[in-house]
Amino acid sequence: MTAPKTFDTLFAELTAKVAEGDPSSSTVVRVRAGVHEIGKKIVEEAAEVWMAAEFQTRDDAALEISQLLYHLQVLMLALDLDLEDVYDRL
Ligand SMILES: N=c1c2ncn([C@@H]3O[C@H](COP(=O)(O)OP(=O)(O)OP(=O)(O)O)[C@@H](O)[C@H]3O)c2ncn1[C@@H]1O[C@H](COP(=O)(O)O)[C@@H](O)[C@H]1O
Repeated sequence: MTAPKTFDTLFAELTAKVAEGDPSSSTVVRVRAGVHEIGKKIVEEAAEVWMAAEFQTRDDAALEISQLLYHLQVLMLALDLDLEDVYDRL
């Protein structure tokens, strides 16, 4: 049975994909597109979180939150930030 994905295991998976530079990985494409494109995606996903929370179901909100967390990780990778850089500030 596959272990459930967590914020940390997703970040490890994405870090490895970026290190490999696999062009079939959407994450690699997003990181290569740069901070400006990633930033726009984060704003879009944040708006979708808000709309889902206010007007849709809890399940919809959970999905949008998961997508926002993913795109935040993409930005961390583009900035070469690791989990400790962020966790140190929690
Ligand atoms: N968790 C995610 C994840 N969450 C969100 N997304 C992407 O973000 C998009 C958000 O959905 P939208 O509703 O905004 O769709 P959209 O408007 O078509 O988005 P765009 O693709 O046009 O930006 C999704 O279509 C995915 O492309 C994700 N892409 C990948 N992952 C995970 O990342 C890992 C590596 O994925 P690859 O790099 O694709 O191999 C795998 O475990 C994936 O499950």
